[in-house]
Amino acid sequence: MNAIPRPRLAAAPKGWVPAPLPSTAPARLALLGIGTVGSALLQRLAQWQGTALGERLRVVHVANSRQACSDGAGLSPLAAAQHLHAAGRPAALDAVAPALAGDGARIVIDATASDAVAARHAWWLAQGIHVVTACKLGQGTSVARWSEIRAACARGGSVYGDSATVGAGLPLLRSIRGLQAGGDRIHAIAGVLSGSLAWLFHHYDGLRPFSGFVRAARAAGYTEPDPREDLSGEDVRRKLLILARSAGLALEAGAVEVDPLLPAAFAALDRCGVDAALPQLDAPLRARHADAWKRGEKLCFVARLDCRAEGAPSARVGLESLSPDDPLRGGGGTDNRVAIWSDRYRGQPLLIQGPGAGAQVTAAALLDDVLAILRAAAQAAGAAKNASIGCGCRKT
Ligand SMILES: NC(=O)C1=CN([C@@H]2O[C@H](COP(=O)(O)OP(=O)(O)OC[C@H]3O[C@@H](n4cnc5c(N)ncnc54)[C@H](O)[C@@H]3O)[C@@H](O)[C@H]2O)C=CC1
Ligand SMILES: N[C@@H](CC=O)C(=O)O
Repeated sequence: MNAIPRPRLAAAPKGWVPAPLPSTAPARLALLGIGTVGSALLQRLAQWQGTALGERLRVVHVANSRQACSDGAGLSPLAAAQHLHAAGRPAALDAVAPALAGDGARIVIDATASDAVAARHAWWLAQGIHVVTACKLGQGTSVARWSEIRAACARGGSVYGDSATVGAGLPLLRSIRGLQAGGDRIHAIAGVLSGSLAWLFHHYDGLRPFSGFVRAARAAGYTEPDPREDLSGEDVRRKLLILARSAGLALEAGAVEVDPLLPAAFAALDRCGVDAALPQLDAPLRARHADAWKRGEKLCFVARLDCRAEGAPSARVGLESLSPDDPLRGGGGTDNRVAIWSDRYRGQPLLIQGPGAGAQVTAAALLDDVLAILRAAAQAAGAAKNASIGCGCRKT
């Protein structure tokens, strides 16, 4: 099967003017990870150069797993990767906070899949450094780490931007939080939460080998750096945990029942071994596809959280065969499709659908979170100024 070419970022339309932001000192950004998502983010930033948005954002540090480079005056987004390869020094997470020192909001953007980076989120937040992340290992692993992040935000007065962690920026977390802010309880959530698995099951025809589709999804940048994270259901487990926790449930990872697509033996393989072993998936998936097809059904990898019964909520993740009238079936490409039931959406759920993976949407979601932090900082500064003016009036 041919690999899908990675889409290039289209040029901004002629005459395009970004929405204005209130005036503050430029934010200082440290970008960790310049792979699929990080590179798209740098491209998007490069498009903004010379605009009001670009003026407000200064990339002062970039790093991959091996090298890092910093410049307090700002690195050119397009030249940053080249600069890293030519003049980078060994990457060290201890160097990130000092590199951000200066005026303006300090923001770490995590575009890695690194547990070591996720383990630092709380520390940065507690120092007043905002964290914007595409990586789910901060909020989607243990309850202890999730709680630590929340406590660190409160301690540091900082913001955790997590829009990119579920649905690659689709309005999922925002909708759940919005419903709760409006007094609703979340009753259940069900949906296709993996962009790569959605893409796989939208394209898999039961004729060509499933393993070839997995390689194509990896080449397109939809899978995790290690596609086992997707095929094992772990990535979807993390997303379901993030959704559940945003709905106020301190669900432990072990409370989610996961039915993986991968045999357990894959866990012991190295990256090359994984690729060679992928054809082991072909026969079982051909059989499951044929079985579903006979009944007019479609295979989808679904996550379900249900809080409606008495007692502990039930949470599970796995491959399901969906009938034609199932609300979770539908969409195309990398589409995620998620149904949310709450006090106001009891019978018919709120349905949210759209691309759930891909470099451009994920990078855009990260930068949306960055800009939201800037707007909040500017509003806070404005409110403080008004308060001091008001105070002065009372004194005179
Ligand atoms: N690819 C996608 O469609 C989406 C990805 N994400 C998340 O975005 C993150 C990045 O994904 P990709 O860009 O696809 O992965 P990638 O493998 O293309 O890039 C990862 C980058 O992180 C760097 N890295 C690893 N450890 C590091 C460390 N300690 N310090 C600095 N850099 C480090 C690597 O060198 C590489 O540059 C993952 O957490 C993924 O779950 C989220 C939504 C969608
Ligand atoms: N590998 C993930 C990427 C986005 O989170 C997925 O397939 O959804």
